Order: sequence, then C-alpha cells, then structure tokens
Amino acid sequence: MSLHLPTLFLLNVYVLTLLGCLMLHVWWRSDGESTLGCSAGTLLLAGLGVLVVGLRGRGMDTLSIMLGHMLLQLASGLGWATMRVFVGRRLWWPGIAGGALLWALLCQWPYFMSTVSLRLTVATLLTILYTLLTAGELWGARRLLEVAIGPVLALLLAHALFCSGLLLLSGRHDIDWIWGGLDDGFLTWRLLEAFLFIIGMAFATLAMVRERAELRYRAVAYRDPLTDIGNRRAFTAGSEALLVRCAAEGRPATLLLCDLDHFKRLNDTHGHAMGDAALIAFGRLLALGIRQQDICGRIGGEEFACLLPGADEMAALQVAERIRRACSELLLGTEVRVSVSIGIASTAQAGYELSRLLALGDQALYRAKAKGRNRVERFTD
Ligand SMILES: Nc1nc2c(ncn2[C@@H]2O[C@H](COP(=O)(O)OP(=O)(O)OP(=O)(O)O)[C@@H](O)[C@H]2O)c(=O)[nH]1
Repeated sequence: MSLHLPTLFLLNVYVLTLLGCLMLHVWWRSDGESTLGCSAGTLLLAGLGVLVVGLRGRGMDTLSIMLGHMLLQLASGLGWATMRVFVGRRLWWPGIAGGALLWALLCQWPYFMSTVSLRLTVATLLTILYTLLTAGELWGARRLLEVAIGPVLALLLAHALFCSGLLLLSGRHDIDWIWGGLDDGFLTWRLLEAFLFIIGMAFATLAMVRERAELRYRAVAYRDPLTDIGNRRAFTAGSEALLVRCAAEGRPATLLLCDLDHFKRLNDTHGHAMGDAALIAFGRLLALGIRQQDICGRIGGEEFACLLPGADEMAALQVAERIRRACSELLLGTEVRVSVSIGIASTAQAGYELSRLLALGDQALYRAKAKGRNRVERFTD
C-alpha cells in the first residue's frame, strides 16, 4: 500500500482542526465540562502542529522543527491534562508545557537540530512518556470512576507500544529507512497511527464524558433530594428486581411500610423546617438500620418503605420493632417527639408482585394507625 505523505499531512490538519472545532462546540454546549475543553485544545494544537511540521523542506526547516514539535508536545501534554481533569485532578501547567519547553531548549543545540535520529528519539520518548502518564491517570482513578475505561486504556497502551517499536527500529536501521522513501516510509505510518490515535482518543473521551453525565442524571433522578435516600422510582425499580430474584431462588421477602405519626401536627406545631429535619433523621435511621442487600426509599411525603429479601415475617417484625424504638430517639435535644407506625406484608401472603405487597402493607399500616399509632402490625386476612 502506498500513501502520499503531503496528502496525509493535509488530511491530518483538516480532520484534526474540524474535530477540534466540533469538540469546542460540544464543550460550549456542555456548560463548560473542562474535559471537553482540554480535548478540543489537544485536537486544535495537534492540527496546528502537524501543519507546521509539514512545512519542513519548504525553506522553513528551523521553524518547522522547533515550533511544529513544540506544538505537538503541547498537544500531548494537554491530552494528558484531559484525563487529569476527567478524573478530578487539577491542571498542572509545568507538566503540560514541560515537553514543549524541553524541545525548545534542545533546539538551541546545533547538534540536535542537525541530527534527525536524535530528534526522532527525543520526540518519540516524550510521546511515550505523555501516553503512559495519561494511562496512569485513568488507572490510578479506576476504582472511583464509574465509567468504562478499558477502551481508552487499550488505545493508550497500543499507542505507547507502537512508539516503542518505532524507537527500537530506529536503533537498528539506517535513519533514512525510517524517514526515507516518504511514500512508503515509516514516517507515513507514524503520522497515520498518530492521526488515528488522536481521533480515537477524542471519541473515547466524548463517550466517557457522556456516560458519566448519564450516570449522574440517573443518580439524581433516583434520589430523594431531602433525605438523600432512594425515591419512589428507585425503590420500585430496585424492589421489582429483588423480588424477581427472590422468586427465582424460592426465598421469602418482606415489606415494611413506615409512616411518621401526626406529621401534619408536627409541621404545624414546630414548623416545616423541623418536619424536614425529622424526615432527614428518619431516612438516615432507615438507611443505617438495614442490611446492604435490603432496599429502602422515601415513597411519599412522610411515607417510607423497606424491602428485606430473605427475611420472613418474624425476622421482619424484629427489624420493624428496632426501627420503631429507634425512631423515638430521633431529634433528641429538641422538644419534638417522633413516632412511626409500620405495616408488614410478606411474599408468603402477597406473592412476588410489588403492587400487591404494597397494597397488603398499606392495610397493615392502616391497622397500626387505627390501633393508636407508634406500633407495628402485620397483614392478616
Ligand atoms: N416538612 C415536610 N412536611 C411534609 C413533606 N411532605 C409531606 N409533608 C407533610 O406531611 C403531612 C402528612 O399529613 P397526613 O397525611 O395528614 O398524615 P399525619 O398528619 O402524619 O397523620 P397520620 O399519618 O394519620 O398519623 C402533610 O401535612 C404534608 O404537608 C416534606 O417534605 N416536608
């Protein structure tokens, strides 16, 4: 296969600039997501760098070698910064500009300017260094990131391996073989690989940013903003999935339906803010009082629900009593007394359908309220 080098240079400049402008636009529309801003900068700097490097041999060799490679190193530094920002770290300008500054310094040395092999080695080493630093940022934060980082890591490692291979070959072969023949030479493949790598990184970055935004929106949509526990949507989705699993495994599951007592009176007497404080405290009590495999949520104003997989009625009764007793100790130190009524319904009576469990739990709760509140009642036919 033969690739025409000047065409490849032009294609590089055109596509990188176009992609950079598109990324700028996405950044602008995203309310300033810094990762996208850094990625746009990387693409635009890379496009400009390739353009200046492409001027070599047109009477502007010094400018091309010095400025072109400085721009390319700055693009590599900004590529690293893109992932730093993505994982929540701050921009570190000495690191970003370090490669470009080192290149500018080396260009003051006449031997460096006149020795292609040395320049090729330094440029490739810097590229490998920035690529590994970029991969290191993602790897270091892998436990905190909820998004898939495998494709980007694979892309970065492939790029580092390709550049290392190039470095090894340049040590074994005549440099003219690396740079020479231009139509079929190694430079053509180097340029093509770098081009594909930058495009791949831009799309992978965009995908990671989008995936994280979606996860954040979903988390917000599934959380009750006041108590910071799951809302009705989260409880319903989680419980339905749990019930399917319990049904398949033939295990019981029991629902606790909790309703704070005389909540309207509490609001009217002590104010809405104190009512909110009671809701927050009760939400925390539930979240801390259940096992990791249980689910709880605020499913209405002052109504909460818990689903306990694997728990039969008697086990659930103990949990409910514990919650009821702990509730009386909420907001100690204030004049407010909080109590809760709890209705219990289990899959032994209701089957594994959530709506039926909720309906039976509601009947049990109604009985607890009717019998004077601050008590736990089980559903009975
Ligand atoms: N502070 C506060 N109050 C809320 C919130 N959501 C609902 N409420 C109030 O909760 C009260 C519920 O009142 P009711 O449904 O009459 O029930 P109750 O007064 O608790 O009476 P019982 O359930 O029969 O013991 C209403 O006054 C709602 O305004 C909230 O987010 N914050």
